[in-house]
Amino acid sequence: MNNFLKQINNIGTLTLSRRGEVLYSNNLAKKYLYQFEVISNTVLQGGTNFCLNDYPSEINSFSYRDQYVVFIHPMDKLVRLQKEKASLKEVRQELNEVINSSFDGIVISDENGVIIHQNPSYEKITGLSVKDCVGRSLRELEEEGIIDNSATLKALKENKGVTITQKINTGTMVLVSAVPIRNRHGEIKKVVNNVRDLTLLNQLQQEIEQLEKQKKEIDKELKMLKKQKNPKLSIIAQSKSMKEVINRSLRVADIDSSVLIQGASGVGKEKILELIHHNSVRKSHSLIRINCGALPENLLESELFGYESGAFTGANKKGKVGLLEAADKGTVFLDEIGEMPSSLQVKLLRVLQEHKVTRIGGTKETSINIRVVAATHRNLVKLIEEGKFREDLYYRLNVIPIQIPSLKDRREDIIPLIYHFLHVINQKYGIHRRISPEALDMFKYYDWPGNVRELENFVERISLMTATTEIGMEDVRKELQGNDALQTAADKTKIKSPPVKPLKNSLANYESQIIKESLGKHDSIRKTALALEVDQSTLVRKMKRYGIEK
Ligand SMILES: Nc1ncnc2c1ncn2[C@@H]1O[C@H](COP(=O)(O)OP(=O)(O)OP(=O)(O)O)[C@@H](O)[C@H]1O
Repeated sequence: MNNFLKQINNIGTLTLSRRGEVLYSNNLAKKYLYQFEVISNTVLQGGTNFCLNDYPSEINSFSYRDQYVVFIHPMDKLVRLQKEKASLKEVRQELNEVINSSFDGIVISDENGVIIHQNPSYEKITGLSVKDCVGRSLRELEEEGIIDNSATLKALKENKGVTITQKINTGTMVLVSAVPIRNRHGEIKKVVNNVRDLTLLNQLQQEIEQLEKQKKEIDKELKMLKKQKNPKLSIIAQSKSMKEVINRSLRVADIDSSVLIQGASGVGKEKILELIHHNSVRKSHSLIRINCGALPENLLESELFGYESGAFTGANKKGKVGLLEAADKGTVFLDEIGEMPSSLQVKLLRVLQEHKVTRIGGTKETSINIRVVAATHRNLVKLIEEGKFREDLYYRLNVIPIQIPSLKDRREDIIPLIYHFLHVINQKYGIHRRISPEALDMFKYYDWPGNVRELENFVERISLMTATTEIGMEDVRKELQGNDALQTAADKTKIKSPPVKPLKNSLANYESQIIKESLGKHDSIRKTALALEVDQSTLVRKMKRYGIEK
């Protein structure tokens, strides 16, 4: 028996006499001999556990002939191993949680390129489910065309980390970074792939570019508004064409050349004149306005050029300074220039060429320094052809032409203008009118032949005629009576019929319903995308938008 026991050397072994004396002990058991009494008492009392050096140990014994054969298993090692195993399990669980909650797709494969784990984000991004991938070799996935090339295989082949773009057969483009994990001998044991949706990245990139573009435009507008300085001058310009008009006006404000502003009545020609003057070096000097169509020829002449005392009957005895002279160092606005009588056109041309003015009845020339801005709603080229306007004067005035489009050709300005006028009117009359979205809609369809002035007057009238805070469709319709064209425009908005569901919403509801139904019929996003004949990424995006979960 002792010969047999001698062969056991990985656990403590000893034999005891029936009285408890040690007859034999191997090297491991000898370690415990100083605790011999504890051991023999435990054995004699038929116990199994005792404590050695504060570590629990286990005793197994059996009696053989007149001896006890005792095996001692120190449990310290066991406990340590159990503890290590438990903490390893915990670490592994935590690691899994981290991997599974990553926004990026993560795929782990072994040293042979066989996928052993993938996180849920990977399926969301690519549409490839755990069933499609885990346990399968990446070589197979490549051969079956599920992916066009594998970052893992490349990393294994090149024995280093790699980053590639990869196309999934669902149509999604991904960016994959494969990082090898090595053992202590430097051999690759696993490859961890980090997967990002390039379609989404591209989309984000585009969104960023779009935002940057918008920011630039806003900066430009801010700059422009800052330049406008005087809040009373605030010009509403949402449309591209009106923004161009304003930019052009600001650019030429400081140049002293003549400006000819053209556009239909009420488009805002005078607004642009004010913008130019108040942004020019002449802003601290006079801005003198003359309506060439409002006065008879003689009166207009004396207003423009002035007269000496006794120049004509009824004239002021002291004589009079003409507006051109009074505007020295400032700006002269010649409104309705197309209406200027021919004789005055010649006189004006001289003033513009020689920068000198002679009063009626006088002989003395006075030098003047003026900048001329002219405006007309008429077609001057046509007037020239008809012999009603001098060509040379036209070229003198038209050094910088500015054409303001009619309101119907820049409908994007209508709503911002309404808000602007509402604000001005609310302040002016101390009221708090606002306008309902449906009522706003009605304004968009009308052509506003009287342009901004007509819109401004309409908003003022309706604000004052409406008794409630909110101006609704009914109020607009009441005010429209008698205005057939505006009424027709209002009818276009179908204000009398029950509210029509917005097409956009209806389509979205329909689309979301189809996606839900299809997801119910297929067990993965990839298959649903295939069935719906859309890209995987498109489907995932739409699911996110409609808050649908698989
Ligand atoms: N872009 C705008 N932003 C704010 N208000 C505007 C704008 N355009 C025009 N208005 C307002 O509309 C009204 C008409 O504008 P304005 O007198 O400048 O037009 P006009 O083209 O000179 O007209 P007309 O040819 O009849 O002289 C004014 O009260 C003006 O303040």
